[in-house]
Amino acid sequence: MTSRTDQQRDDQQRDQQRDQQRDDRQESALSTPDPTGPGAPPGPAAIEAVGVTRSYRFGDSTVEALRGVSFTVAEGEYAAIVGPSGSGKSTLMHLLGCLDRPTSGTLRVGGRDVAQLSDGELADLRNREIGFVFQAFQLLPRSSAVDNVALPLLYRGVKAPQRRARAAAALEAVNLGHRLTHRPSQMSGGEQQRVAIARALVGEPRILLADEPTGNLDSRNGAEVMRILEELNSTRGVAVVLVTHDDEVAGRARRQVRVRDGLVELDTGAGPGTGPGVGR
Ligand SMILES: Nc1ncnc2c1ncn2[C@@H]1O[C@H](COP(=O)(O)OP(=O)(O)OP(=O)(O)O)[C@@H](O)[C@H]1O
Repeated sequence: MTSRTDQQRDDQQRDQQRDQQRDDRQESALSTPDPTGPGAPPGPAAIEAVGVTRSYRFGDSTVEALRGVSFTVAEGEYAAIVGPSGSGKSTLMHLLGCLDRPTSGTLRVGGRDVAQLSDGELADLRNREIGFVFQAFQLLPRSSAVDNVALPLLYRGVKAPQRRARAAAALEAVNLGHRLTHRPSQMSGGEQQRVAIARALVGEPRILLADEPTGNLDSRNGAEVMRILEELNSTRGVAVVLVTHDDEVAGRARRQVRVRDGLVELDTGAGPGTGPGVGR
């Protein structure tokens, strides 16, 4: 028979265990999520950064833009990266997008360790897996919308008629089917950003990285761009990671990652399910 003291001791132990589990859950929500624990990402890792650093030589000194960041982008998730100016957000995005390589640490994209790849292989991997949207659109000014969007397919060796057809379909998907032959200067900022999104999507990447996608847009155009990114995530399962200074844009994302002084200061984790989660 269990004595009253034994019972009290067991109860106390259970309470301590529960407290510990709750603390562990809170800690994991504030750091890189444990892929096997609560708050696990919705799918396998599309990008995995482990202890990544990036330093820049600047004259005689070295700037440590990232000082050991571990961060996983899961298939189909929707995350916002926030943080003060100069904290390392763009540097992180450029690494995640294979536009740059880490100084140290491990970065895997689609399961491949980027350190093992030649520049050409890295470019191929980027072209296949990742679409990138920049704040300043970065379209070719003399080319039409459809030619801008078709460009990534040229690098993949897709034949001209198919390039055009797929580019036109991508422009339709961002509601620009009526602007195929317009050049960037003949379009609004919001339309140009939608062309840039179509260009990022035409190769059907698994991940879309967007660095301040609404930064150059007024609120109406910014809202339209956000609606399109959210729809691409929820209907096509494209993982979206964006950098933003806009609290409203960040607040719509299910996962928030705050960067400060080259470190991830807070990561709410991907959580179950996909897509933008709050504020809808
Ligand atoms: N090419 C470079 N050469 C030297 N230093 C750089 C270079 N690029 C970035 N840095 C430095 O690295 C740090 C992080 O820069 P980064 O552009 O990643 O910040 P950020 O958070 O994106 O800033 P912002 O919100 O202003 O765009 C800053 O101190 C910046 O000055």
